[in-house]
Amino acid sequence: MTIAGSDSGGGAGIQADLKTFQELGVFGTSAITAITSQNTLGVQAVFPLPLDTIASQIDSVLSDIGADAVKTGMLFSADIIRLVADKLRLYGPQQVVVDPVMIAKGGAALLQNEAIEALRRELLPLAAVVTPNVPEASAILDGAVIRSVDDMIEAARSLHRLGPRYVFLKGGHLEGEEAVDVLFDGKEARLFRTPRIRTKHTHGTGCTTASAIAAGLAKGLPIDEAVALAKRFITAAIGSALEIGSGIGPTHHAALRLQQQSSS
Ligand SMILES: Nc1ncnc2c1ncn2[C@@H]1O[C@H](COP(=O)(O)OP(=O)(O)O)[C@@H](O)[C@H]1O
Ligand SMILES: Cc1ncc(COP(=O)(O)O)c(N)n1
Repeated sequence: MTIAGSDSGGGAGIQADLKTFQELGVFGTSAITAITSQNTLGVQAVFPLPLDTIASQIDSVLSDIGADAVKTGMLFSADIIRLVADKLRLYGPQQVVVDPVMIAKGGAALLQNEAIEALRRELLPLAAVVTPNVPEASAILDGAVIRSVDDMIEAARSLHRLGPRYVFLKGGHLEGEEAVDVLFDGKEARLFRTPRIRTKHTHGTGCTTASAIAAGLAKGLPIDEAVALAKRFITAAIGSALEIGSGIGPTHHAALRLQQQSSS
């Protein structure tokens, strides 16, 4: 299940999550927290949904269908975060992947500033995995400076103290020949490295990565295998990113499957 915002442009949010679930062979369900009018040029408008509308969708799905994993994305306000945390406590899904979405690639705010405290206190302790990018990790840690892989490991250690079982800190925003991510389990940091792909078309990379991790966990994979799968999935998707629109294009969610089909 994904609890997230709708991206009309189809590259991020609920749309990216459901495409990723489908590609990885798990059945996707959703609760929409906000509707965004969005394209490759940016976010034109954000319409948060009323709390009872969000609650009702979550109740419908979790009271009947259940979920082997729940992924949260854009939650927008402290009130929505509190509601989602209450529902997660009520239904108690085993695998909760929290993608602490804050700012769209074009700079639009997808989480209100005052909501960061609710994210820290209410949601992170419920997370099996939290998946911040570098600016999100820095914001959660009150402006911690993260400029290197060593800084990322230190930040992952601090984030782990806020309660998630695992921290997956993504390094796409750092410079360098490689895109390096850190998985921290409370004791050891494991690095996931791939060559950096030269493209500006990375709209939806965070949503897609977190959903791929959730799909892996839903299938019963251990965390390091779920993360390795997600890294393969997002690397293929970025490598075949789509030049649609005139701004930052989306990644190609079918890329890994198409590569596997053509090599078999
Ligand atoms: N140019 C790139 N080439 C290869 N991998 C990338 C690139 N940019 C991001 N990634 C990978 O995509 C995933 C999402 O990364 P990141 O950009 O850090 O997060 P977000 O999309 O949340 O801003 C991570 O696994 C990261 O390493
Ligand atoms: C509805 C919605 N949710 C999340 C993102 C972040 O996208 P990204 O994965 O590129 O950080 C977005 N642009 N829109």
